[in-house]
Amino acid sequence: MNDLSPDMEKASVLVVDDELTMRFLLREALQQGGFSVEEAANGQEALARFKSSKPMIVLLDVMMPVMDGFEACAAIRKMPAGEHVPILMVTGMDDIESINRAYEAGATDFVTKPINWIILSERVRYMLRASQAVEQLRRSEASLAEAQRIARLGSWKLDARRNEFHCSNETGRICCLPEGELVLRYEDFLSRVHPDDRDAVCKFFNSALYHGKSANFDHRILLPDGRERIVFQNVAVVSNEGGTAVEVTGTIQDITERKQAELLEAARNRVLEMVIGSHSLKDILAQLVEMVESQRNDALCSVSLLRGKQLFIGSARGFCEDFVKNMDGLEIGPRTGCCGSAAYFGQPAVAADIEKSPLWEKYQHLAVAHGLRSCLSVPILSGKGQTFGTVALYYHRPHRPADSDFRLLEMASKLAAIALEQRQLAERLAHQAHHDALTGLPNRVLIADRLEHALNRTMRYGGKIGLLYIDLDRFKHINDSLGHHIGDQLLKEVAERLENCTRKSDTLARMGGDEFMVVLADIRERGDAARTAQRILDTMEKPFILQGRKLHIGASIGISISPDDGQDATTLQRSADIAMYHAKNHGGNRYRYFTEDMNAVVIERLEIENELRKAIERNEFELHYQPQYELPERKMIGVEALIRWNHPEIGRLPPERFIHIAEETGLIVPIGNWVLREACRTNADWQRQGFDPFRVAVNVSVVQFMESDFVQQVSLILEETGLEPRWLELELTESIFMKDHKRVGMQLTELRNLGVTIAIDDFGNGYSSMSYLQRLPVDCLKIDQSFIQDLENRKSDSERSKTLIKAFVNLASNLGVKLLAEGVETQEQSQVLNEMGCRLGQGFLYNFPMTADEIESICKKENRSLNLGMNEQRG
Ligand SMILES: Nc1nc2c(ncn2[C@@H]2O[C@H](COP(=O)(O)O[C@H]3[C@@H](O)[C@H](n4cnc5c(=O)[nH]c(N)nc54)O[C@@H]3COP(=O)(O)O)[C@@H](O)[C@H]2O)c(=O)[nH]1
Repeated sequence: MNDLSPDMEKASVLVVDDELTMRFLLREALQQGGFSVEEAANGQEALARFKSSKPMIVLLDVMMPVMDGFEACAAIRKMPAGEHVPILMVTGMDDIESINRAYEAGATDFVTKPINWIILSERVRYMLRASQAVEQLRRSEASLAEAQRIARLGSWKLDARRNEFHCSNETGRICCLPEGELVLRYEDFLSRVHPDDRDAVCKFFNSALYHGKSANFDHRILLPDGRERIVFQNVAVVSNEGGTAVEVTGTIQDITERKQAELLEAARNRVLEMVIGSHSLKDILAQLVEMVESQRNDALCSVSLLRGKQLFIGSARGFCEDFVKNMDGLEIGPRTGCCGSAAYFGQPAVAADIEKSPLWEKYQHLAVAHGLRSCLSVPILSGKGQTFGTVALYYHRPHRPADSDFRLLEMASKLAAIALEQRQLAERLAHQAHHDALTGLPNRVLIADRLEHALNRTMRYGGKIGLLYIDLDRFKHINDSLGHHIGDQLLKEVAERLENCTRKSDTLARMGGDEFMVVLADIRERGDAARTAQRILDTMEKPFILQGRKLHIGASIGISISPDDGQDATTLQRSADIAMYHAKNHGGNRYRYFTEDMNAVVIERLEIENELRKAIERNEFELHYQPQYELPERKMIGVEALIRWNHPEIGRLPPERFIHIAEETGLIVPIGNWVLREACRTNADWQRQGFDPFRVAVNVSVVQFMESDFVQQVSLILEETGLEPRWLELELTESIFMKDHKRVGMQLTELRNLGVTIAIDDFGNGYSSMSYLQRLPVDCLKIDQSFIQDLENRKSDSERSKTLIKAFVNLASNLGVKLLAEGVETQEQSQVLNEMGCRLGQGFLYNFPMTADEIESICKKENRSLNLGMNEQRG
């Protein structure tokens, strides 16, 4: 009793016997042994008692009226709690037949009469303990089986000698083995292994069997319905004491879901890598289809792309060619199969049975003929909701798609959308990289490529190429004065007109700013290029109407022809550029063919540009000064500083040969500052020598004036040289007033505040508005030389000049500014000017520009200095 568990101490025993004495004796013996006892007089009564009091053990007599022990035993086994209850049959001695029948009826054990009363309790206790142990074992087996089911983990044992493969239930389930058949032949197990993996699996098993090697490996199981499972095998070898392998055992785990998730993740990453790696769209979509099909080996996947209202197959590797041909170009709509419908509504479309689906009305014969019985299609949508196409999954059997099918296709459609958006972006970038944003025309990159191709073709097959370099005349002026908005509009309209002058086979490009280029890919003769150029000039003749304004522009066109003017793109472009430059220099609005001698001009220009860069350092510049006089007394009132360049090899260069190059290259800024400094320094020097002070006028280029620190530079130079500001005059041309009015006005006021005076050079030569004169601080107007020269030309010119000069005299007097005539060459001119009231003059009549020393001589001659004598006396 001591080793009875607490439960067992209260254990109840059902004693079933028809003999009262026997029941009495049994009860006495068992109660003494610590059991509680219930009684029944026959089998039927026993069943009722068993049902109501659930005894822990039954002692069952064999021979009883109403229902004997065998029948009662079998009936108890069928009762809910009776399956495992220990049943001890009480039989007669040597009644072997009864003993056998008792076991067949489900008895646990038997005891023979006459009963040994002393050990009966011990026997019952032993049976209860054994039954409890069995129950525990059964429970733990059940929970192990449950754990195996949850983990999808089965176990097995291979008995090689008997060629038996013992499987746990879960192993059977994983391999889809027939229920209950848990001992099979090794070959039967192998037949479940995917044919492609069978050899490898055999190798692992053999190596375990014959070499005692444990191993882990994955392989596929092919299920009877064609699906695949991926399993993880853990094979262990059990060896005897001598180290010989006696048994191979292992576990098998269904890792299909995890593996597929891993495969899906890897495939997804592969697709994304392909997108980033700019693989072709065709390859990316094929990879996408492969990804979906690797997850559903019993289905087919297709990707279709929407163009307009039609779907075109992007990838569909597993489908029959005939099906693809028929579905390619499918018009989308509500009843045009799953894809047509999904693309039409922008929503997933399902046909669980194509034969019965209204979506497939038009095409079901086609699908069914190719064995396609169910379909799920998901639209490919861009981030902005635009439909790019569809991804579809087809099964060969009627099938309602599972949630996982939707999830898989959603993922595929998102990846496809990324790939398609990426391609759109790449196309947009490629277009932007090759086209001008304003006009939409090809840019210099694209035309260079086209020119290269055209040249390669003519190299191989012969022929001529014409290249037109077009630069608009007066565009800069319009852009600066009317603003960039008008400038942009104008360029767009110019681009349109130019497009109308070229053929489809030609390439027209905007090279930047107001420059365009045309490649005439295949011309018969040089004249063809000229004809196109003339068409362009003609089309520019018509005014452009922008915001109610009539604008006139022209074009300067340079033409080069390959192979004559260059056989490579660089030379040909350079030749056209040079020819354009010549057309512009000859007044614009014309075309020029490139000629060899044009090269010389360009080379000279390049040489000058190179030499200019070194000229300041090498001290090659010099200033000459031309006196300005008060007439008719001819009193010197100032000098104009004029730059000269003494090049050691080329000789002396007049400003007209290099100032425009200096302006174009920006070198005018350091050169202009040098002139300012030198002129101020020299004038201060003259004053220090004691001459009566006079102004030095310095020409300031527009480029230099527009520098943000120009005023500061002037102020610094005055301070540095010690010249009082009132003895410096800055000569600006009227073109300055075409620039940013506000800024020019501010700078002029700042200069005036410094004390510097301002003269307008070349006054009257064409810049329309003179209203600036009233608003801006101007001190002197220098009448343009052409008016003075015209005084002696044909009568009509002379009269016109006189009228204008008279008007300038009145204007200057009204504004209260000085008026100076420049370029006075003859006595007659001087006299006329005097008569008309123009009292200040400058020109060859009085002096040519001269060196500082020569000015000094004049000063001395004029005896301008009161202190001169004193200085000389001092010296
Ligand atoms: N930005 C700068 N421009 C400068 C500078 N120095 C000169 N220049 C400009 O170069 C242009 C040509 O100048 P230049 O060859 O020196 O000619 C000047 C005179 O020699 C010439 N002149 C003077 N009198 C007469 C004459 O009676 N007849 C005649 N045919 N020519 C004459 O005129 C030029 C002076 O012109 P202007 O400046 O308009 O007063 C010229 O545009 C210069 O401005 C410089 O340092 N910086």
